[in-house]
Amino acid sequence: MVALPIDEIKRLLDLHPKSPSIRYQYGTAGFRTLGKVLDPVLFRVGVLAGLRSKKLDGKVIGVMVTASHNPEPDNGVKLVDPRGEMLESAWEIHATNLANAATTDDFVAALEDFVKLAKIDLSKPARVVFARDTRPSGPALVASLKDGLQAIGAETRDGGITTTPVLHYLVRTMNTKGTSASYGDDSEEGYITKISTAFKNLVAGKAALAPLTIDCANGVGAKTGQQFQDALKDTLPIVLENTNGVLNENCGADYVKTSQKLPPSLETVLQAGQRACSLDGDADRLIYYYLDERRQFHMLDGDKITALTASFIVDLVKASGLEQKIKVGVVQTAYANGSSTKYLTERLPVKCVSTGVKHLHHAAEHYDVGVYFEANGHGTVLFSPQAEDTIRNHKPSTPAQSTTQTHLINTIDVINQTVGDALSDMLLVEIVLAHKSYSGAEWDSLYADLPNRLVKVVVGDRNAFKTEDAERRLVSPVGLQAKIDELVRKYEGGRSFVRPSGTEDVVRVYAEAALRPQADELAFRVAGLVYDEAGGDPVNRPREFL
Ligand SMILES: CC(=O)N[C@H]1[C@@H](OP(=O)(O)O)O[C@H](CO)[C@@H](O)[C@@H]1O
Ligand SMILES: [Mg+2]
Repeated sequence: MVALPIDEIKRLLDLHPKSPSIRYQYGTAGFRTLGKVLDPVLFRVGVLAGLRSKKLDGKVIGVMVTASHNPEPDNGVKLVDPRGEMLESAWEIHATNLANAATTDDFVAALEDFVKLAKIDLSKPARVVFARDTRPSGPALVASLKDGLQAIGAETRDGGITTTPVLHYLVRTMNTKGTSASYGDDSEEGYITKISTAFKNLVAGKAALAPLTIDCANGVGAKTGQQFQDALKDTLPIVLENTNGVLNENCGADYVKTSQKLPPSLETVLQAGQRACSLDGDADRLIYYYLDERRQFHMLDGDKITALTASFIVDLVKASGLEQKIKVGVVQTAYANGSSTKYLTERLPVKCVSTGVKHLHHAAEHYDVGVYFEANGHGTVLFSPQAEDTIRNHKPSTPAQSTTQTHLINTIDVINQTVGDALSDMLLVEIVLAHKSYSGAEWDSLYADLPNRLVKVVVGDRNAFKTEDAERRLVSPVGLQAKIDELVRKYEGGRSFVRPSGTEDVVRVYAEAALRPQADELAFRVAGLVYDEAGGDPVNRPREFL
């Protein structure tokens, strides 16, 4: 029996003491808080990543150090499982427990208990690949992570500064290297080459694409964006903006989606009629937009990306003669615009699941081809292994079928199936626009978004809010849902729901209605209800709440 290297763990752990007053939680997006308080967490995550790898027979586990769209002083860390998917949820609680062990002795005791409970064979190897985004707190946090990995004796690979989706790609390719399931070459260059080659194949012979402006949120997407720019050259002229200012400040996908505005820095850059897109801080979210002739801003969010890309894939499947064998389906959350749900439901199977990528990803795995995007622009397309085989081994009956079959195969390669990937998704969008000869306005006209508003309500205890029906209805506080229903009935095209956030200490209120003032009014009335119901102090009641 191999035992834990307790002395080495203790020696290194003592370099990363935990303050007794801070409680950490492994939530929807891993651990996420101010970068300056995360040092002890990174060490412990390093140990846990090593154990996760040992548990899975030495398969490579990923660790990404990022806080995505959060402000620059924040940071975070999340684990990536061997196929490039999020950490199995059953381990989240263990991550939380280890992160909160107060003293060195507590940590060692918690670790020993956990190794027993999870039946981890310590004689197995541990292999971990890690990467970070561009945050200033990143290097020190990675140093702490490395101490944790050293303590548990893991073999490591430093993926450097790169996007979250590249790290997920590295995990998957390292684990499938040399097998029939190989996902590509296990390097950043391999990632760029695989995706850009498929892109070039798909737009070959199409009219030249107009230049595309990318708002990089002053994040790591600027680096990977530059690599695509170099690889794609004239096939897609890319203009990179917001490449080295303050991370996520007045720019990026979250800014655009939340404020429903153009980043101010693009006001002088973007021409009327031109399309552009924004990435978030770690380049796993994508929001498109364009300015019309009157320089009015129009947003093309995750729902519009679903509508565009799902119908493209359906068309290719049909044109290849695979309609009977491959069913395409869509996964959304309650935040999907009601118009998008209507548009998609008329055409495809659509499932609604709880917020959070892992729910969407798992539901999408149930389709032959599952398309999922959160309204905020995080998403991808999954092809089941059987669907991929069917597509690759299909014997086309006509030259036209053969062409579309090749398009489908290239489409599989352009997509990063491990996780939502802003740059890969962006190239998929560009392919569809090229194939359909769509401008931003034509894409936008697939359906008209219902005006909507998202409001945060600060409450004493957000855990008092419990939901059902994929978070579309409240079961607690008792009676509140009935009051919301009564309000919603007064608004044409009205819909509203309330749920506790999984990443912030707030309750979120979403509302939509046929007209803008009504959507706003409904949102602020429901927010007022929630605030009062949760015992909010009348003195501090936000003035916009009705
Ligand atoms: C309304 C909204 O955009 N919610 C986001 C946000 O979750 P909340 O649980 O709503 O805080 O962060 C999640 C992680 O990034 C993302 O998956 C989700 O879509
Ligand atoms: Mg992100």
